[in-house]
Amino acid sequence: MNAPSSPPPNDPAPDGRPPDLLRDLSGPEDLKALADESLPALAEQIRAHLIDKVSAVGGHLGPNLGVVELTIALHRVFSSPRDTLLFDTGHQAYVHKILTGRQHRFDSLRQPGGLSGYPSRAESAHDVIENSHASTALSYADGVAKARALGGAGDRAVVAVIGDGALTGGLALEALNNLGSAPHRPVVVVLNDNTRSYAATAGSIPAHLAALRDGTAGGNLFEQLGFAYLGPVDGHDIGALQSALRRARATAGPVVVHAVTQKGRGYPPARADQAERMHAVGVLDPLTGLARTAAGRTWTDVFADHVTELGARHRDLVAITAAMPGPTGLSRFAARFPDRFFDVGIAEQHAVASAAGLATCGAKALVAVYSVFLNRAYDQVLSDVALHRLPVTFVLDRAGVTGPDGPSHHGMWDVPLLASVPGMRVAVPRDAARLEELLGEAVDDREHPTALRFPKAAAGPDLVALARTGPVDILFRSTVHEVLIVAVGPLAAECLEAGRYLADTGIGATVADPRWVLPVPRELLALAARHRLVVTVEDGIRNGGVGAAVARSIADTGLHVPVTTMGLPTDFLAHGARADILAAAGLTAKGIVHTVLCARADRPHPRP
Ligand SMILES: Cc1ncc(C[n+]2csc(CCOP(=O)(O)OP(=O)(O)O)c2C)c(N)n1
Ligand SMILES: CC(=O)[C@@H](O)[C@H](O)COP(=O)(O)O
Ligand SMILES: [Mg+2]
Repeated sequence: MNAPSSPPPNDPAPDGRPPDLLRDLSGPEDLKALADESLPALAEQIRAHLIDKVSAVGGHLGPNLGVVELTIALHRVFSSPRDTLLFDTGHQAYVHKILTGRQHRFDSLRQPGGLSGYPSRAESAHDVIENSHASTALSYADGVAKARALGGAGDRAVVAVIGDGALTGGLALEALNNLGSAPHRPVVVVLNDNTRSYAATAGSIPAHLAALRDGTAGGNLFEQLGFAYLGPVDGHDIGALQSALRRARATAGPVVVHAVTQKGRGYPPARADQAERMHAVGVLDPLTGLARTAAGRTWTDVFADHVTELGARHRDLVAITAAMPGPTGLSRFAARFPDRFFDVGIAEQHAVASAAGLATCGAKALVAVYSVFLNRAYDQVLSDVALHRLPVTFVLDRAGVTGPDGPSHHGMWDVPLLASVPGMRVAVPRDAARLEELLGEAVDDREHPTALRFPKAAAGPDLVALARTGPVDILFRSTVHEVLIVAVGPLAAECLEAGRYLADTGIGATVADPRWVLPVPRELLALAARHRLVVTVEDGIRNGGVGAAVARSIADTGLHVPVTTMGLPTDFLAHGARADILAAAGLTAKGIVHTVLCARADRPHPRP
């Protein structure tokens, strides 16, 4: 018999080096074939792989370093995909991907056409939840368990991994309420308790978890809700984890396994990162953990500086975050005004309703949240803030195309949602100077709910206006009024380049930035009336966006000026580089010129 091409899984290589346990690991069955004694070496190799690959392309390093042993144990005790493994938020599923045969694809992580940073059904039958929004996994588990029971497949396990942060989201508590009410329906909830979201997880739930960890809890929330409780378990002890998970698998009804882990485990630079334990990183030097490229002054930086200044000027300004003080730029405000800062946990609905409560008492409440996460709190914006005409300000970071985080992270739905809210005023700054100006105007507005949006990008150079009419800035104009280009926010730079090009070719162009895009300023309509064609350009979906509002307002005023709207398709856009995705949607100077020329010639222009 020929010598095996590589040593059996558990034997050292001929030269005595530990075997490369990752190379040939094609899926959970190979993992189950490994001897327990090999598992620490496997964990070490997975950590090295994570550090090597994620430092090269960026991604969620800290969360995944914290779930290496947990994910190994999960795939050894349960049999995915026959058993269903659900990951809440999904940013901590890299180890799951490594153990399900995708370890060789990590060079393409979050790259165009490459491995998604979240579970992906197109990638693997082992993946279920693609949505990167927190606190949904327990609800999926509830649904899957019900379907299993109805379909007679009750013997297949349903396992949901949820972080301590995601557990502070209302949806998770709604699911616990349902799961715990079905003593006959087995669901395994694996609580990955690393005590952190980005920063330390806020609220009373983490305090209860701490009491459960140190044995000082007077009662057990999970048991009170109808769950068996197994824990606390050392989330880095594979043997203890396997034993607890086997007990959970054998439990007839709902059960919580409370695993205690460390975010950033095994990588000193991540452990030293006191702020966020390298929750989400860019390209790093793997040895030092230092960023390889300087990000430049981002929109978030501009907001962070100015909101802190406004906090000093307005003693009634209160800032609220949903577990993201750092990423939304509120850390400085929090440090300077701790009494006027609130981290509510991953609870956007509560953040907005609480802001409404603050505003009813005269506070100027400001909610800073990623654009796409405001989707979750739409009803609170509509029925708690706007219905009562409360002057809450929403600052929407990561608005428009974000890029590497993929379809459930692009902040492309905020304008249509906010356009449907009576009394809501929406501003889209084109540069840092306008962000400061508009943020000041929003904080000064005590009559209306207001919102500002800006992208995940470096804030470009200030674009000085030639003139201002009402809220509308004229950035460029030819002597002839033919085409009005309505520039929304940071795309003003592309619009300016397009306007100048058109003028150079003899087509009279005006480039205007409304600054306050909703309601549509009447000064913009007056400007439109003096042109023969209006083209609107925005980093958001066209359906219901700024362009749609401009077109409707023009029609409502009886003007007969054709409007062409440019923006994003109503679609889920795959992950990639922000610039590439915008270009694919035609949102470049070249794309704008092309659209104008086609519209002038009344030629259909292919839309993305
Ligand atoms: C609804 C929603 N709000 C905010 C976020 C941003 N976010 C991503 S991960 C994270 C923290 C998650 O903490 P936890 O659930 O404890 O997972 P860990 O990273 O600690 O493993 C947050 C707030 C999100 N994904 N979804
Ligand atoms: C998983 C999640 O929602 C966040 O961690 C998000 O990925 C961070 O996005 P930024 O990197 O744009 O801050
Ligand atoms: Mg956590």
